[in-house]
Amino acid sequence: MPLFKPKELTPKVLVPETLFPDGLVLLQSSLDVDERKGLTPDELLRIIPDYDALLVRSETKVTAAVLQAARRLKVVARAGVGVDNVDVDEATKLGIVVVNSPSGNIGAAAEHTIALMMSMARKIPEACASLKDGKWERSKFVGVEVKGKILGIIGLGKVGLTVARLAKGLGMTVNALDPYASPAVAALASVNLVSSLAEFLPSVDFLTIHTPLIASTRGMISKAELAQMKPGARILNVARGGTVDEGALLEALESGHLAGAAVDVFTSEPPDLDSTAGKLVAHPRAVVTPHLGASTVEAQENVSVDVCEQVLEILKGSLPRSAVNAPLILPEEYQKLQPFVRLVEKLGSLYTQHYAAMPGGSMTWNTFDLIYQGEIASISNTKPLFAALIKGLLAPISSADGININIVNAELVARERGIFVSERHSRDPADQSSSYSSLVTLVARPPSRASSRAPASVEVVTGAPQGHSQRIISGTCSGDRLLITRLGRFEASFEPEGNLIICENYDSPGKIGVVGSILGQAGVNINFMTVAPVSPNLTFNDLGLTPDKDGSENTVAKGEFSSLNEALMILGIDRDVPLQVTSDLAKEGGVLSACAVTL
Ligand SMILES: NC(=O)c1ccc[n+]([C@@H]2O[C@H](COP(=O)([O-])OP(=O)(O)OC[C@H]3O[C@@H](n4cnc5c(N)ncnc54)[C@H](O)[C@@H]3O)[C@@H](O)[C@H]2O)c1
Ligand SMILES: O=C(O)[C@H](O)COP(=O)(O)O
Repeated sequence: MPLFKPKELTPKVLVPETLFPDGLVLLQSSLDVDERKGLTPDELLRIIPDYDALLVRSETKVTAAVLQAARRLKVVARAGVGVDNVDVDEATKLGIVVVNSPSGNIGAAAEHTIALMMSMARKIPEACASLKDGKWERSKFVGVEVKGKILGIIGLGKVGLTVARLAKGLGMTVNALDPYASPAVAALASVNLVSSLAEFLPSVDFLTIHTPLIASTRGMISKAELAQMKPGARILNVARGGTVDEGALLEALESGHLAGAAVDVFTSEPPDLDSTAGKLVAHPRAVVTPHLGASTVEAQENVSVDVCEQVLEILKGSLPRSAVNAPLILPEEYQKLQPFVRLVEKLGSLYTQHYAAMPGGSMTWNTFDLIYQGEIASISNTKPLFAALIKGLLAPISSADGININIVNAELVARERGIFVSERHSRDPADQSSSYSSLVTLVARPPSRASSRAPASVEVVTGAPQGHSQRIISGTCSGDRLLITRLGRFEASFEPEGNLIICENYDSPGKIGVVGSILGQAGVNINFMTVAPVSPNLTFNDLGLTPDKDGSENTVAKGEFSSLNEALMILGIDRDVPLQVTSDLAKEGGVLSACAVTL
């Protein structure tokens, strides 16, 4: 193994915003980290194809166009909570993982909310500016106390709940609206949950928003809602611009209906000074900050380290802890699954290459059973295996720069391609006649049955056409070593690695010599050769499935070929061979079929 990776092979990370160095140093030892602040959207589009990871905060707009322009991007990491600046749906389609730091800046955002509330209540920004202006205007800046007042919180999530606890400490009564919040958690924090805006808007002295910006929260506080608030109430937004209608808020301040507003976030950042948001910023009773909720040393250290660790995990092929668009899986489970992920991808790839190359083969058998037997069957979260199967099935027929299939987009891709997979678990020993502790079997069902959604276990067996069309591949892992143990009707034993030629032939003397000479003429060296005999009948029990009620159809091969002296010859070769070579092999007497696969 080379000591140094050539520069061009080192994964590249683009950081177009200010991220604390604590996280970046974690990346710098193994990755090429490019800090490029102040990129225009066009510049970002132009350079993104070169990068494997993109690290952003809230300023960079990671649009569908940016994601589509990316050629090798594996991860978009958001050093913070809100991912509304990332087109997560597009990333999912493209198989790009989006991660965030869901808890690194909660305390900072909650403290900033309280700081703004106190500043607004005591008119601190105006008093400060007046004093700096050389004035001494004590009677002009008489404030209100928060103790004994009612705080209304919309969104009792991580930030909202922290704000609630801090406000309770200040002696406030806290009412909250969050249809998805746990009543038990709210009760524990002494927060009264309400069920509608109308129920609490007329009574709150301070209203604070802590929801994400999503369809149901966009414009949630508009003219009608502000009108329901009691005269002299105050409002805060440290969540996202767009949850509160800026025009309606400006009007409520100008009319004197609201006593004050504290705003950290805007629909467009920075706000245009001539826009409504700009006028809001300039209003004397608005306390405003330039999106500073997460801007503390502690929070920035947290989020930077959090997302950089996740980027490292993803680039080395593991799963991150806070993926926004990938299923959650425990690291120890993922670790255990790793060899099987490789195995299942090989099963899928072998399936496509072997059966698509067989005479009469095609990709129309698009309904599969993936059967886990033995120890592997005890793992319930098999999403990485499902994803590996889809990747394996499609990679041999996708263009090199085609879709990057992974745990993020596998389900979507399978749906789009009309591939159905039913995963089955059997805790029975993997194979009674062998010592395998785990066995994974891939069974394809023929197209005539593919449209039917009847129980797969019966269909696989009784519906499979006879003879060459038994499409079954089994494999196992021993440590990191993978082994194919069954290929169609044959009991195999070969490692699914490198270039292989798979020949089905009558097991008669001289076959090896003939094959060797054809390959020799093509300048191909044979690294190893193994012969797989016809397997004894494969029963439902072998697959860990329930037999048919009458037991009459409970074998796959039914021994129909046991009278023929057939075998499978697997040759490990040193290069990919042209189609001509396998066609020449298949023309030889006694060779029934030959195909080349690369695994
Ligand atoms: N200003 C900043 O710098 C800053 C810093 C951190 C977080 N934030 C923002 O604060 C927001 C909240 O962050 P969080 O970490 O608490 O998120 P969270 O996911 O933990 O909480 C959001 C809560 O909103 C609730 N919610 C969703 N839709 C709702 C609706 N229609 N009505 C009422 N409640 C609804 C959810 O049930 C959830 O409890 C996010 O938008 C985040 O981006 C801003
Ligand atoms: O959603 C968040 O985490 C905050 O809005 C912080 O945004 P920032 O990283 O741009 O400060």
